[in-house]
Amino acid sequence: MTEYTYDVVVIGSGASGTTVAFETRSRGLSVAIVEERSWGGTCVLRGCDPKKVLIGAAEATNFSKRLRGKGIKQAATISWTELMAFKETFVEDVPEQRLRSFQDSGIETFFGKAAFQSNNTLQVGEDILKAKNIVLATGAAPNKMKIPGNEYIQTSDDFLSLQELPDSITFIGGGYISFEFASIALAAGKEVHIIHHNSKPLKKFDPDFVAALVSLMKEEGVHFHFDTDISKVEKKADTLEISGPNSFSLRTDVIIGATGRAPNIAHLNLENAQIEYTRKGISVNKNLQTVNNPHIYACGDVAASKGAALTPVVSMEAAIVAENILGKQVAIDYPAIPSVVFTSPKLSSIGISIAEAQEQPDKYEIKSHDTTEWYTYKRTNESLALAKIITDKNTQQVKGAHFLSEEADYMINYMALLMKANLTLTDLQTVLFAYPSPASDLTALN
Ligand SMILES: Cc1cc2nc3c(=O)[nH]c(=O)nc-3n(C[C@H](O)[C@H](O)[C@H](O)COP(=O)(O)OP(=O)(O)OC[C@H]3O[C@@H](n4cnc5c(N)ncnc54)[C@H](O)[C@@H]3O)c2cc1C
Ligand SMILES: NC(=O)c1ccc[n+]([C@@H]2O[C@H](COP(=O)([O-])OP(=O)(O)OC[C@H]3O[C@@H](n4cnc5c(N)ncnc54)[C@H](O)[C@@H]3O)[C@@H](O)[C@H]2O)c1
Repeated sequence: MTEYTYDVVVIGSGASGTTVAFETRSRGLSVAIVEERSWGGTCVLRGCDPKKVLIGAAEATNFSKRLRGKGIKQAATISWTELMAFKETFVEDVPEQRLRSFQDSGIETFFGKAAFQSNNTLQVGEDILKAKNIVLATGAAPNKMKIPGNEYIQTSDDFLSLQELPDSITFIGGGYISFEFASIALAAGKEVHIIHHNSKPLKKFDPDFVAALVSLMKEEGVHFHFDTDISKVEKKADTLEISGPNSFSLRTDVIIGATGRAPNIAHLNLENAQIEYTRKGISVNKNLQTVNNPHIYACGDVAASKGAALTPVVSMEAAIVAENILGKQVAIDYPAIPSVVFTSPKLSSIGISIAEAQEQPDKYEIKSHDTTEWYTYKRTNESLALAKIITDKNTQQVKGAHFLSEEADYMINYMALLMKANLTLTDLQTVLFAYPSPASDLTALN
């Protein structure tokens, strides 16, 4: 066994761990990072980035379909093999590049599973790492359903590596992953099912917009099975049979489970460092320190913090952890968090919900706009383009916004800027936006 000593040891090389490691190293501390899978973590290897490449092809296909007979003769079709090869160009070099950039910055790297021996000592294989500060940035992994036949249920990691897209694919869970991946498979012309255990999918988004999205996806061919539990999966010849109560039965080629993700805390031997946790993750205070050990921090998907499991949020948490390790006492203060479901059309939200605004009619005004007939959306022949903006009745400042359209990702980011700067939609009257563009519609949302 070899023993090493550092100012900081980070466990996990995803968006959060990488941020802490680079930030503390660039300010002069001795830093080591430990990773048990490929260097780079979820977002760049198994999440946002590869997914968005597939979404790009779905967008191109859908746009050409919408313009069929309007100047486009034939809609584009997806070649899954070519698309996966293109996606791979974004992923294949990441681990090597990330490892090299750690080493070039003087961050020492350990490959293996880290586990606590005591509150300042970790074991990684044959190595013992002692540290003044330890950062848990171990992320989360897909929940596994506890039903017979769960070995036939694959994960989002598997979907993003499918060498062939089967004719029929079923997603379990009505969250981000099922909706986004269903959109991709639908654009590729496949039979798509989403099974959800209640009648409220995408529950963090505006229910009216979710209902509108579901209707549209249904019209386009997605089979939704709401209020449907499943009790087993069986292999029948070359298909899989999913069954559940009330004679529910469905035959499909591939099943992807997307029923949420659980923090990666097993095998860390947290009890050896008296680190408290719940099923939501490592318990942390506002400075992202663990409860019994101020020098042990947790950030990102593994932390039971108030921040959503989204890349910009985990990176912000990591920056706070780095500042605190460097001697500041910074509490995390989350701004309004924009979020997008990359379906077609996209669904986005920021700030307070419509329900919250409706509970305080004296304080908030809700402006609902059906923008489908606006030039921006007629030109792209979108059948659905909706917006709801919540403003403070006193200040006119934007406090929440919700969009459903192909431009919903851009619109929500404009709202994030407005909200950060405490601007009103009227303030924008004096800004010149290039025309015609979605941004030049902003003032009309007033
Ligand atoms: C399919 C998918 C799509 C997504 N799309 C988006 C999106 O569009 N936009 C968005 O904002 N967010 C998206 N997310 C969420 C986003 O990817 C995560 O919130 C973010 O990547 C979490 O980063 P992290 O650093 O906390 O954890 P991770 O990136 O998961 O990194 C944790 C690392 O720790 C390692 N590890 C775990 N345990 C140990 C151990 N004991 N020893 C050593 N190493 C260990 C793991 O191998 C892993 O590499 C998506 C997620 C998924 C799954
Ligand atoms: N665009 C994005 O930003 C993006 C995309 C993908 C993932 N993510 C992140 O990754 C996380 C994980 O994504 P996800 O889609 O797995 O989780 P999710 O939390 O978005 O959705 C999981 C859904 O599965 C349902 N569910 C739970 N148990 C079930 C069961 N037994 N049967 C049927 N349905 C069940 C839940 O009610 C929930 O609606 C997200 O919460 C998000 O933080 C973000």
